[in-house]
Amino acid sequence: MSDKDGNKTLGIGGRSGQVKQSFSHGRTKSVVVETKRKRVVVPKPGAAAEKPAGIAPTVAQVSAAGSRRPAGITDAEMERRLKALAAAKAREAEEAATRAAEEKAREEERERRRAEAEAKEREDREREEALKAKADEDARRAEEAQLREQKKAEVRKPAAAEKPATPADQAAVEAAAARAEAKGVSTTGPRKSERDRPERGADRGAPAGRAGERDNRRAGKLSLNDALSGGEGGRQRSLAAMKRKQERAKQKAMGQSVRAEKQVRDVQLPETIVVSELANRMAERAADVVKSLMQMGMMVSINQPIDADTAELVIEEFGHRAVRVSDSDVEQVIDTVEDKDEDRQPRPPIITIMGHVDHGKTSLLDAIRHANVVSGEAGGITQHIGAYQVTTDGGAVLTFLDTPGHAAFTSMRARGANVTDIVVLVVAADDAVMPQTVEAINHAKAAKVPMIVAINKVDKPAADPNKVRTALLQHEVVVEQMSGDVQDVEVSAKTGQGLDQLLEAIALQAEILELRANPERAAQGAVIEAQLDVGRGPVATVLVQNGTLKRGDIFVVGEQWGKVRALINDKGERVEEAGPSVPVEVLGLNGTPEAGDVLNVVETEAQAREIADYRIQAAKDKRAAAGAAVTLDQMMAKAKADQSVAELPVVVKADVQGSAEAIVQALEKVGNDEVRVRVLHYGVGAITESDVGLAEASGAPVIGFNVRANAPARNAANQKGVEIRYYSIIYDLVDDIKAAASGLLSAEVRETFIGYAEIREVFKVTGVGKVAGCLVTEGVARRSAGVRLLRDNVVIHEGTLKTLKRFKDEVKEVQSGQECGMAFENYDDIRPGDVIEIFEREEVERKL
Ligand SMILES: Nc1nc2c(ncn2[C@@H]2O[C@H](COP(=O)(O)OP(=O)(O)OP(=O)(O)O)[C@@H](O)[C@H]2O)c(=O)[nH]1
Repeated sequence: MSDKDGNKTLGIGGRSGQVKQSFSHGRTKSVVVETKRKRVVVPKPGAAAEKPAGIAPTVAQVSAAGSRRPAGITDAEMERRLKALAAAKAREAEEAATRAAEEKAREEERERRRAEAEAKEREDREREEALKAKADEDARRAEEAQLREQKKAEVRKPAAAEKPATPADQAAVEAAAARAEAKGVSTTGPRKSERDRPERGADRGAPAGRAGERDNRRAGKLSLNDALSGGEGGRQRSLAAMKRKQERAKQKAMGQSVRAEKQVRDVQLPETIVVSELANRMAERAADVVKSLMQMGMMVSINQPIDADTAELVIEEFGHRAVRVSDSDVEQVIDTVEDKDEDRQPRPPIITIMGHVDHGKTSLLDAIRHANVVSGEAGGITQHIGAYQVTTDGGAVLTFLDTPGHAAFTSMRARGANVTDIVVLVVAADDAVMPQTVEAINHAKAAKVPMIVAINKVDKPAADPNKVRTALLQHEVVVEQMSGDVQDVEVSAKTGQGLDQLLEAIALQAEILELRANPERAAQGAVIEAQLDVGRGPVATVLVQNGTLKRGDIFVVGEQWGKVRALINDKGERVEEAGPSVPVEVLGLNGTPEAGDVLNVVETEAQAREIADYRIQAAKDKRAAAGAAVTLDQMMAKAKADQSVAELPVVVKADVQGSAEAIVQALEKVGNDEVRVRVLHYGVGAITESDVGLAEASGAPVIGFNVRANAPARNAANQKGVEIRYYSIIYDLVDDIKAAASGLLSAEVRETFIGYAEIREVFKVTGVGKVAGCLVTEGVARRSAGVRLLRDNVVIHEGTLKTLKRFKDEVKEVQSGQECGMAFENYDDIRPGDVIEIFEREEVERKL
């Protein structure tokens, strides 16, 4: 075969001709038409579709070809062939149109179903939203009922799922058609899990055999997924997805209602709370809370505070639990998070030395720290609580609290015991177990603090340590020497004997206790002493219990707050920070706190101020509540008590809080049922004009303990005649106040019986009234004495005599056995046979 002339296409060897074709713009083209001789051309119905359109012969071409028909074919035969060809073409076109129409119908059906599905989904979503929006209980119940309905519907799946079955079936049919058309297109494994499929079959509840249907569905789905890329397959998937979505929505709706029950929150409720904060704590929407309040008839905005009672109703309505907080919420900013075990590091033990007065506490501590404190104390009694750190020869750091020995410091000591890890009980070997020794034992036991007994003054000839050990047994303190578990050490503060053993015993005890604290957190400490220092302002001695207190820290301590201006350690040195178990003087307070107050570092000044303000208010409320007579009964009882008890009011000012408290406690003990000392006010610092003013208003003296009045106060006191007394020893102060209070005691009236007289006759005397003619039967009748008139041994009158006459003379007294005339002052109901009791009264001074 050749291609020499270029104009002719390749021939097949049969007859061929050329047809000239005309196109627009004058273009022409010659087409070679071939006819095959021996082949009957009966085009197959799909042939046209398989051939490119440009190559398919047109009718004209075919006609043209007919004019040069192959030899041996008649016209009729040719026409028949052409007709058959045309018919085949027409049939083909018709089929194509039918297919297109079917396809269109299917597309519409798909559209319709998609719209239906979307509508249903939307409906579900709206229903879900509607359910969510219902906040009240009834609505929730309705929602639950609906959910129950839905659940039931689930159970009755066949009926409920008829609708979704139709599209699925249709999908299968379409899938089959598509497979027929697009045969050979790959199929992949099932996309749905095996678990899902039976469910879907069940859903449809189709009457046909399930297995066959499943196959259909799988086949349809698979081919659709791959061949039509998101057509039928997309729908199929979206149906499943929709189902899952519905399922999720149902679960969500159920979950929501269940959550309301499950996630019941404990809502911390202070006295007042802002609506938005309340919503926060309940984890509810603020708008819902406002709505709920509106339903209660309260028009509030989210920024308004509501009282605790209302808030509690709201909390209950939302199904949560209200937890009323006794302390104000503001306190919650204080970091109370438990430390992790790995953060906690060993800390020195805090040791309190306790014992009876003069058993040698200060001397012992002094011996330990090689300093001399005893000689500097007023009256030889430890007046202030001090805290010191010592390092033993072995390198162990120990923190000692020195508690005062005076009985008046009992409460302080109790507080001391609370911060204490170990108590060293000092008992003088030459003395016995004394009341304060017992007290110390009880405090230590109550605080569950281990004790070490230091038997002191063993250098003294009269020392008998075993006596002490035996005496301690009575108080359930069994020392090691008596086969107990309480360590005991014989020491002498004077000679230093046994001190090392004592320190060893303390270190051992500390080791057993495994004391640890986290130095990395915000500091927390206890005030062991506070005072108003001239020049430095309020100063608090704080024992850091946890964390590290640093310069610049903002803190709140009791009712006071401040920012650490300076930290001074027990050696008087300025330090930058103080870690756990370190006692340190803190400067920078805005007022003097009280011993025992807890110091907490907070983040901001505002927080500190807020907490302090709250505490001041709370304390005021407490005082007011305590002072207020609530019921009439209480009021009457109070009035009665006020009438019957004489009060000695005093104003106390002291140099340190501990002393002030001690004095107040001591003074409160002075008095009895009839008289008592009333401390109008006590405080720390110099006596000021306002103290004098207060004292004047109540007629009270001002007592200064180790403090003096400033000049204006002195002037004011002089002008107003207010007495100011200064003391430096508590004993003296208490004794003086006792004496003064004794002066208030009403003198005791003692009654002495002196005689009896019997009325024999009653006369009427002009100008005098009724006069009784009597016989003194016992003792003596005295004019000045008191008399009682007894009728049948019942007192019917008590008074004095107007006249006592013997014969006609007025006499001072009449002896027993003699007759006399008596007339009562302002009383004349006297009869013969009445008895007159004669008595004298004597007033006796009393003492407290
Ligand atoms: N001989 C002897 N005397 C001692 C010893 N320890 C203390 N004293 C004396 O006992 C007296 C009281 O000692 P303090 O240390 O003041 O006793 P305290 O228990 O601290 O007393 P208060 O501070 O009042 O509670 C002082 O005169 C000491 O010299 C000791 O071991 N031996």
